[in-house]
Amino acid sequence: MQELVIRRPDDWHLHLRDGGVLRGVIADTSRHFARAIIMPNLVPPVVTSADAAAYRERILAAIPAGDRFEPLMTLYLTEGTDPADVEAGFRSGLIKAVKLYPAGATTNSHSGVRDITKAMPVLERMAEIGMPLCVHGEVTTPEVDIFDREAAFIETVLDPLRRRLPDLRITMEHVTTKDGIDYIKEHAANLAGSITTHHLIINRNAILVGGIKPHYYCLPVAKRETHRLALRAAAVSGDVRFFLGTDSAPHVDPLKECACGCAGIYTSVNTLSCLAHVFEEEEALDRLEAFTSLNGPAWYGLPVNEETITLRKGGEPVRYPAKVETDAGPITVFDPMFPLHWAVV
Ligand SMILES: NC(=O)N[C@@H](CC(=O)O)C(=O)O
Ligand SMILES: [Zn+2]
Ligand SMILES: [Zn+2]
Repeated sequence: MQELVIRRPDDWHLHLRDGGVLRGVIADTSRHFARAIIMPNLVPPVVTSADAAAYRERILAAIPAGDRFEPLMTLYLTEGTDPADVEAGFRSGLIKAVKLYPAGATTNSHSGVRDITKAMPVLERMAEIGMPLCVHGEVTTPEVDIFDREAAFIETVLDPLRRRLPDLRITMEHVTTKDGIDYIKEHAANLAGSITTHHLIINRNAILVGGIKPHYYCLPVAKRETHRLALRAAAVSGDVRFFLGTDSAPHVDPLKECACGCAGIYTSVNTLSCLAHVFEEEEALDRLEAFTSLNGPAWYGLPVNEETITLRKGGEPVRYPAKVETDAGPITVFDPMFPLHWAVV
C-alpha cells in the first residue's frame, strides 16, 4: 500500500455551468478541491462584475453542506467590456482574471473577441493593475488546420500581444502542443500555462481510431503523441509556470453523442486518480503537489491551502461511475482507458 499526502489541490480552469448541470457536477470538484477558477462561458456569458457576483451566489448555493469550496470568478472578455468594471471587480477581490475567447474558437465563444484591438483598453488596464488574462489560445481562421490552431495563435496573437503589453500577465490555458510548452519555457516573464488531465493521457487517436469517440473530443483538440509527451514532461517537471487546470467541461450526453457534438471532457470525478497514475508512471509522484497545489496559487498570488488530502494506491481498481446523473441529463465521465489504482482517501 502506497500513500501520498499533498496539500489540498485547486483547479485553475473549470466549467461548472448553471442550473441542473451545476447542481449535478459541483460535488465532484468540491469533494477534493479547495478552489477553482470558474469559466464564464455560460449562455449568456458572465460579462460584468454583477453577472459574476450573481453566478458566484448560485455556485455557493449548490455546494453540498460540509464541503468548503471557493469559486474564483472570471469575466468573459467582449469587445464592449468596460475597463472600469473590470478594475472594480478585481480590486474588490471578486474577480480573479479575465478570459479571452476568440469568437468561434470553442463552446459558447460567439460573444468573444473578433478584433483584439477593440479590447485593448481593457487589456491595458489589466496590465496596469496586474490582473491576469486567461486565454483560449486558438485562432479561428478557416484556412488554419484545426491541429495547428494553437501554434498559429502563439505566433499571430499571443506573441504580438505580449510585445505590445509586456506587463500583462497571461495564462495560456489548456496548453496542448509542444509549441505552447516551448513558448512558455522560453518567455519567463508574465506567462504561465495550465495543463488538463486528459491531455496528459490521450492523443488524437483516442478520438478517431476504431470509430469516432465524441467523449474524447474537446478543444483545443488532442494532438499527436509528441505533443502529449511534451505536456507530460512539463507537468511533472516541477517548473512553477505549469499547473493543473482540468478544463473539466460537462455536456449532457445528447449534446455529445450527435451529428455535431459539443467539445468538452468531464474529468472532475477521477482527475486526481488519473494524475497520480500519470505522475507515478513518470516517476514524479514527489512533484504532483507542485502541479496540483503549489504552482497555481503562486501564479495567481494566493496562499496555498493549509489542508491536505491523502492519495492511496490499492490493488483493486478504483470504482467510479461511468456517468453522473444530473437534473439536466446524464454526463459521461472521462475514461482514461486503463484501470486507476490511486484513490483520494
Ligand atoms: N474545452 C472544451 O472542449 N470545452 C469547453 C470550452 C473551452 O475550454 O474551450 C466548454 O465550455 O465546453
Ligand atoms: Zn478553452
Ligand atoms: Zn475550458
